[in-house]
Amino acid sequence: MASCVNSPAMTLCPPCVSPSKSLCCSISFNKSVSRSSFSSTRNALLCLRRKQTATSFQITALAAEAAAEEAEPLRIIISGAPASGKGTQCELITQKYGLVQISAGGLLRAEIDSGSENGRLAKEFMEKGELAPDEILVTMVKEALSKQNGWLLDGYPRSLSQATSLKRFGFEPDLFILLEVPEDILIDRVIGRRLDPVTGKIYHLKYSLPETEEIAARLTQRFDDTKEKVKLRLKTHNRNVRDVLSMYRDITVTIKGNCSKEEVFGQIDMALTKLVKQGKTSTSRSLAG
Ligand SMILES: Nc1ncnc2c1ncn2[C@@H]1O[C@H](COP(=O)(O)OP(=O)(O)O)[C@@H](O)[C@H]1O
Repeated sequence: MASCVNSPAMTLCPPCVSPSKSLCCSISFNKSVSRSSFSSTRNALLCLRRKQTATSFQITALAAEAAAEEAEPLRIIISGAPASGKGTQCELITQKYGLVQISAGGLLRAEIDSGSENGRLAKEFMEKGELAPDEILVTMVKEALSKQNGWLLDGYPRSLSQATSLKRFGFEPDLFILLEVPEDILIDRVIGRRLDPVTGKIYHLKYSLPETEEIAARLTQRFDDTKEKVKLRLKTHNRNVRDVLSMYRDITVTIKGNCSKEEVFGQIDMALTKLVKQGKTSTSRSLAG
C-alpha cells in the first residue's frame, strides 16, 4: 500500500488522500473526524503511526477496527433433522456473532404467507414431508445470500442438488454444523412445539412452557408439526443427509443436540471462536444498496 512520501515535491498523501503531507499529518486523532477524513481505517492508522502523536490505546483501537474491516466474514451452515434445535441455536449464534440468519423453511413460509403460486406449490410438498422443489427455493436462497457478505444458513442445502448449486454460485461455507438428536426425542419435540405469533418465540408444551395465560392462549402449531408429518420429514432428512455431508466433510462439526441449549451452544461457540481466531470476522455487513 502507498504511504506518505517524505519529499518536498509531494503534495498528495496517498493513504489518506489529503492534499498535502503536512495537512494529512496535522489531523489530530478524533474517531469521528478520522473515520471520515481517511479513505479507510487502515490508511488512518498508517498516518497516525507516522505522526507518532496518537496514544498506543488509540493505535490499538484503530488497528483492531482495521483488522475487522479486512477480515473475511463468517459463513456458516447449520443442519440437522426437524426439531434438532437449529432455530434455537441460530438465535444464540446471531446474538453473539451478529450474523444474518437465512432460514430455508422461513423463506418458504413467507412465500406461503404471501399467497403466491410458488408458495401454494411449496406447501403441497411441505405437507407431505417432502422437500420443496429446487426451482422454487434455489433462486430464493441465492438472492438472500447475495445480499450479505457473511451469513448463517439454516436448513439449506438439504439435498445434493442444492449443495451443488450453492457451490456453483460460489457460496462456500467456513463451517458446516450438524446437530444430532435421537429420533424419539425429535418426535416428542415436534409434537409439543408451539409458536407465539406475536413475538415469534418458540415454546414447548412439556419443556418450555409459556410465561403467561395470555401467551398460552394465542400459541399456534405449525401445519407440519404433527406426528405423522414429522415421521415423513425424518425419512426425507435421513435419505439426503449423507449426500449433503459428503460435500462438506472437511469442515463439518457434529454436535450432540440432546442436551441443554446452553451446552449445545457452548460446543458451537468453541468452533466459531476458533474460526474468529483464524481471522474470520464475527459481523456480517449487508451488501444491499
Ligand atoms: N432446503 C430445503 N429444500 C427443500 N425444502 C425445504 C428446505 N428447507 C425446508 N424445506 C421445507 O420446509 C419444511 C420445514 O422446514 P424447517 O422450517 O426448516 O423445519 P424442520 O427443520 O423442522 O423440518 C421442510 O419439511 C421442507 O418441506
